[in-house]
Parts: sequence; structure tokens; C-alpha cells
Amino acid sequence: MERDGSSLHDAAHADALHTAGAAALLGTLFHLSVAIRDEEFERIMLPFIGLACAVFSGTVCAFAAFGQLGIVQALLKTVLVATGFNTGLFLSIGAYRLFFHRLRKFPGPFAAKLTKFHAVYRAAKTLQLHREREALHEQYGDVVRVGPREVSILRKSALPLIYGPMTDCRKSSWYGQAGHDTSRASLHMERDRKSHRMRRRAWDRAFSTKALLSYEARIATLADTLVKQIQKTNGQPVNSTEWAMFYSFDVMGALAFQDDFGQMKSGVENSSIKGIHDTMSLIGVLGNAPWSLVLAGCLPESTSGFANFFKVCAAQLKEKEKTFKPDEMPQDILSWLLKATNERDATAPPTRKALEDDVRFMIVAGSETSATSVAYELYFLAKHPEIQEKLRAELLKAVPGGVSNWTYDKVKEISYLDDFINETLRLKPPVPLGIQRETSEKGLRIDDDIYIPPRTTVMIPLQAIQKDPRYWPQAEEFIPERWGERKAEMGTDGAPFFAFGLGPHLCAGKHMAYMSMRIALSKLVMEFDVKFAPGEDGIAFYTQESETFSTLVPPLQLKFTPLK
Ligand code: HEM
Repeated sequence: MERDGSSLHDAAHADALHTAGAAALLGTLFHLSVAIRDEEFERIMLPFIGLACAVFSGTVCAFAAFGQLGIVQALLKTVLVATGFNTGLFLSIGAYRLFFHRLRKFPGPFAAKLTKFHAVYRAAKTLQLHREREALHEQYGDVVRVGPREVSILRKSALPLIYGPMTDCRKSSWYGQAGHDTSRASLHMERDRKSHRMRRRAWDRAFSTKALLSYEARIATLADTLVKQIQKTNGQPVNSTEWAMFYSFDVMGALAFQDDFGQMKSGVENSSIKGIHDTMSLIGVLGNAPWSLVLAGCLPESTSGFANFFKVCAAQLKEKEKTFKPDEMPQDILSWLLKATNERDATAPPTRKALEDDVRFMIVAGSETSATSVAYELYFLAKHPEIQEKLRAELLKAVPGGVSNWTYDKVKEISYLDDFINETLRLKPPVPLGIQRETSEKGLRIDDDIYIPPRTTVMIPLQAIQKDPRYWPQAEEFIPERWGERKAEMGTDGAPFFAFGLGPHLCAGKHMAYMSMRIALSKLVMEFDVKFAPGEDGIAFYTQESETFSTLVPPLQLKFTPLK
């Protein structure tokens, strides 16, 4: 005790340079012995911050008690030690990441190799990280180091290896942003493969052919409301982005818990949805360094925009539980999950928290993505009148007598309608930056020339690869025929397309999404001639989207003229 006391006394009275130097050495040793272990920082961050605060306060007390310093001097001395320690720690981390890290040979921006803050900063600056990624690949080639342990890969052959059914990559630490106890998280954030496989089955039942059939009429009714609301505008300019959003969120409300958000009727954004939109950019930016999102989650104000939405979802869940009828076939997605819970089925969300998170996820995942797609579909109709004409002719061929004879069975068979939708999803995938995975302990061999080391975060830039001219001839052009009559000539079958993901995590709502897009698009094209409104050229709409994992698109003014 006395020895400790006297060494602390010596340390407390050592000159500043010696103190800072010794602390820096300690920081370096800490990195080389403990921090270098590649632990996911998100996982240990909160205990780590707690420990750091405890060590800091303990050091102040020790300097005051044993070093016989006044409290202010003890505090200043501790700040000096902390500064020295952190300088040593961060210099060691920087040198390691640049010169010794297993990804050191991959090219990329200097700052990106050092810190994830590079991506956070770039995302905050432009909200267009997907476009920046495209430019980085042009500059550095097919494999770019976009973070200390992240690489972006623009190579078709990597697609099945990273995402396909047989992949041994798993979800990266990005999916731990809402906490690492996956038994409390939504299906989307479930990183454990076995649990994911089980839980996915309950979701798949909610999107079976039988279930989809029961959703059809509700979607068609909302599409009719959309048509009626647009008719009321009498050919005046309409912000089509807003109506695409109203439609898609209301469809999700109607299918998730049989209670839409009332946006189609009111023509006003529901306040709980507005909260989501107000918060999404922040989440999109911070998601580039998932630990910062964990930290932000501890500050209630940062995600307060979500509070209202959380309340709405919780109320819907309670209501649905009250009215749930175990003997009847579920009529909405949430009831399918409740059925599994009620039957104590192993495929049910494992905890109450997981169920609550699933409810929120089904709305966000299903709405924002579909809204973006419908908005771009309307843009492409206006941009390409000849394609709009051709689509209308195909629709009228399949639905003789026009819109009064419309049935979903007739339009779902029109291949040109799907070609149009697919071409939209190719050029403007709603998740444009891509989906992160982590390589296994074996690493990942791609062709003969690329080897990605173990435990590396990997992603394929989704929009960039779907516009890569090596795989897509006339890549920037909107050519729906490449999915149909010109398929063989344009090599579409072999080209990379994964707007809905791939493999075990393929979008569960894919068929429902096609259904809601087909219904809205077919009704609108049969009812209206769609053009840019006077003064609108669509350029800002097409180029100024914000990437927030999914996409937020700017307003687009369109003119809908009723067809005779
Ligand atoms: C155009 C519309 C849509 C697009 C482009 C789209 C795209 C995607 C993508 C890329 C993923 C993979 C995400 C990842 O691995 O992190 C995904 C997953 C998912 N999507 Fe969609 N989605 C759409 C509509 C929907 C709809 C309407 C629903 C209905 C609720 C839905 C439910 C889901 C679910 C549950 C997952 C998680 C699947 C899993 O992890 O097993 N999506 N979606």
C-alpha cells in the first residue's frame, strides 16, 4: 500500500512531459495487447465507456489522496494522463490500420483506411454515399477499402459468394446497431443464422400465395382512392413523390394490421410517419459507424422523432392481440406472427421485444422501399412517353374494355408491366448503397485475383453494379425490353440484379411489393396520361435523392390528364 502510495506520489509530481510520455506508452501497449483483438466495438462500447469513466474518476481520486494534490491539480493531471494515453492509443491504431492491417493492400481513400468517421462525414455532407462509392470504384478499381475493416466489391462473381443461398458470410456489425441481443430485435437484425431461419418461416407464411390473395382487394381499394384523389386535381400539378409515399405507407398499414395511416384520404402526411422521415437521415448517416448509432440511441432526443411511431405500433399490437382469433386464417401480416406466438411455434418472434420490433420493421421496410419505387416508376412514365404508350397498349390488350374491367388476375400476367418495374428497380434500387455482410473465418476467394481476409465487412454497391456497363449494355438507359423481348441480345439473364437482396435474407415481402406496384401502376396508366408539369424537368428528382439505407426522393411535379 505504501509502495503504491509512493509511486502515485512520484507520478503525481512528475513533470508534464514524462507523465504524457508514460501515458502514451501505456495507450500504445493497451492497443497492442487488448484493443487490437478486433472485437466488435459496438458490442463492448457501453461497458467500455463506463470503465473509462470509472478509471478517469479513480485516477483523479488517487492523485488527490496519494499524490497529495488539490482536486483541481489532480483533475488537470488526470486530463494530461488521459490525453497522453489516447494519443498513444490512436497513433498506434492509425499506424496499425495503415501498415499492418490485413486489409492494408487494398486501395482506397487514406482517411477511410483510418476511420469510419470518413464514411460518416461523407454521408453527412452529401447523403449520397451510393454515388460516391460509384466514383471510388472508378478511381480505385473493383475492390476498394471503404473503412478500416470494410471493403466494397464491384464484381458480379462476388454476388452469390456474399449473398447467395450457400454463402458462409453472415450479417455484419451494422445489424447490431439496435443492440446485440438479437432475441430482442426484428427479423432483419437477427444475426444468428439458425434463429433467423426459424423466424423467417413465420414471415414467409404471411406472404404465401394464399395470404397474398387475401391482401389483394385491400391494395386495389387504396389504389382506387389514389386514382380518385388524383382525379380531383383536375390536371393541376401534383407532387407525385408525396402520393407515392401516402399510397405505400397506407398499403403497409392496411396489410400489416388492417388499419391504414389515413394519408390517402386526408392527403396529409401522418405525424408518426413524418417522425420517421425526420429521423431517417440521422440514422442513415450514423449507421456508417454503427457504434455511434448505439450511442445516439442512449440520447432520447436523437431518436425522439420515432417516439410517436413507436406508440402507434405498440397500440396496434395491443389492439390486434385483443381481437386476434386463433381459429381463423390471419388476414394481416402481424396476425400471422401472432398466430405463431399464440401456438408457441418455434418460428415465432422469440420475445415480446422482438415482436414489437418486427411490427415497426414491417412498416418501415415495406413502405419506404415501395414508395421510392412507385415514385421512380411515375418519373419514368413521364420521362418516356413512348414507353408509357406501349405499356398502356399492353394493359388495354390484357384488359379489353378498359379500367372498368380491371382485375389483378388480368394485369399480373402482363410481362411488360414487370419489365417496366424491373428496369426501374435496376436503375433506381431503393437500397442503393448495398447490404453489408462479414466474411467467415476462412475469408473469401473471388475469382483468381481477389482474396478477402476473414472477418472483413464486405458489400456490393447495389446501384453501381446494376448500372455497370460490363454487365448491362446501354447501362444508363431505361430499356424495359431488356427484361423481355431483348433479353437474350442484352444478356440480362447473367447480369447482376438484386434489388430485393438474395439468398437467405432475400426480401420477405418481394411478391407483395410487386403486387402493390403492379396494382398502382396499371390503374394509373389506364386512367391518366402522365407528363412532367410545366417547369418540371425531373433532373433534381433524378439526381438529388438521399441515401439513408433506403432512399428518400425529392418532390416531383407531374400532370395527370384523364384519358377519354
Ligand atoms: C420495392 C420494394 C422493396 C424492396 C426493393 C425491398 C428490398 C429489400 C432488401 C434489399 C432486403 C435485404 C435487406 C438486408 O439484407 O439487410 C429486404 C429485406 C426484407 N424486406 Fe424488403 N423490399 C421491398 C419491399 C418490402 C415489403 C413490401 C415488405 C413487407 C413487409 C418487405 C419486407 C422485408 C423483410 C421482412 C426483409 C428481411 C428479410 C430477412 O432478413 O430475412 N420488403 N428487402
